[in-house]
Amino acid sequence: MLKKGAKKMSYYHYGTMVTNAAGHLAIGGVDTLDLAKEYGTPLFVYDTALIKQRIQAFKEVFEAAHVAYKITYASKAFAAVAMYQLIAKAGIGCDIVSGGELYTAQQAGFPMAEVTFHGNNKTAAEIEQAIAAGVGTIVVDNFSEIELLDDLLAKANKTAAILLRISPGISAHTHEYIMTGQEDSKFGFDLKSGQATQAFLEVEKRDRLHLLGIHCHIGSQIFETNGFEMAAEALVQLLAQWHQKTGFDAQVMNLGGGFGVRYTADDQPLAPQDYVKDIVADVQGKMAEQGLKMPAIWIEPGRSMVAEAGTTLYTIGTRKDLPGIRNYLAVDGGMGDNIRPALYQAKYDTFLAGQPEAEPTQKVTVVGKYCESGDILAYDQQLPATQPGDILAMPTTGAYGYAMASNYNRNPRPAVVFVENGHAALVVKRESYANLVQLDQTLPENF
Ligand SMILES: Cc1ncc(COP(=O)(O)O)c(C=O)c1O
Ligand SMILES: N[C@@H](CCCC[NH3+])C(=O)O
Repeated sequence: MLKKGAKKMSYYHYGTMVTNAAGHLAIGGVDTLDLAKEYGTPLFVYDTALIKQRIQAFKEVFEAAHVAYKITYASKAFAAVAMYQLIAKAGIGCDIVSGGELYTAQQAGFPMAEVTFHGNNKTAAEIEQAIAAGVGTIVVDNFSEIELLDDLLAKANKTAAILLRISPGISAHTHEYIMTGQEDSKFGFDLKSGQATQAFLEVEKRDRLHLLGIHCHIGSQIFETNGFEMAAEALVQLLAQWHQKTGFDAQVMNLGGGFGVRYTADDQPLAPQDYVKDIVADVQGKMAEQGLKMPAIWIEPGRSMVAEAGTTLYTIGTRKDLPGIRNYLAVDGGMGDNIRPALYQAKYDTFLAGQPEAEPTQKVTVVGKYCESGDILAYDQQLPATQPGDILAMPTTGAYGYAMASNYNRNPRPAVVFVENGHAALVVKRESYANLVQLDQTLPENF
């Protein structure tokens, strides 16, 4: 049954999404039905104009506040050679969390000085790779890493600019799997127990570690600014203590990412730059109160940079109607290209790319093709009548979609296209069956 007053899909006005003259969803001036035909489905479509607009909006906030800053894209949200190149062209940095992300950024020709390296268990090989590449900043996460990094720097006869990741003991309002700032967390030096200050004193003793300042990331998909403000308060207090102890002035305060985005009509986040505006004003006030020098503010948005820019196109296949229970509508992708509903109970909306403005006439649950009952992409979708072969659009899939994709059931991972100004560019090819077996070895005879 259709909910009374159910919304037509025309409320989606992310970036350049429009209903074109043919009555189809177009993104970046390109008809999405043409994209589906040319590149196949499932297909990730990125509106690069929206990504550039987000970057510009973040920059303008800092410029208006007259604060030194650095924007680093958290590339775990979506990492690919073309993405690193787009980010480099926009003149901002990126953060990486693995040797694989670092390697991809290197392949993209990303300026290494603008890279920040995160992670709670960077391996010696990854740290050596980062030192050799000339990665700009390393965010040190724990005591073992202080030792390891110092040793590896001595071996390479180099120094490194570092930040200390602080776990401020703030529980942000978000899914517990994507909370990171609470006391009971695997990330960072705990503030409350004094580990953060202990780490500071440890680092200050070591000549090869050049401490720029502190980092904190309280979690992801956060809608309220008060969590960020509580974290800022904790960090400023900590810097005040360090200043008192040794006269240390931080050059950098990195406040992480986490700015929430709209997945469904029920989500009402602030514009991403408005979170930053509030946080910057708050830090300025608090630093002044303490009589401390204002550090540069760094942010690391991932989701807010790319989530709303990404839309997945699927082809509708089979259906199973259970009167009075549920109507299942299956598409040609699922948990292999979007694990978020299964992992975080994340909600999404869908609409027909061929008729985004059509009145809904049915309620269906959109499921994938994977061999799991939990492979449900979106519950209770209000859609017009559908036929096998219709293209279903699922917006806001640009962050942690392709990035978390898998080959489960030996389904190849989708292709990714960038669209802008009427042009489409294939930036990640669809995986082939041959790709799926390229690392496999035949069984030796003695087995
Ligand atoms: C250290 C760090 N910085 C930045 C981010 C990006 O977060 P988001 O994608 O929510 O902006 C994350 C992911 O949560 C993170 O762990
Ligand atoms: N992958 C998560 C966010 C975790 C971010 C990494 N710390 C998501 O899809 O929401």
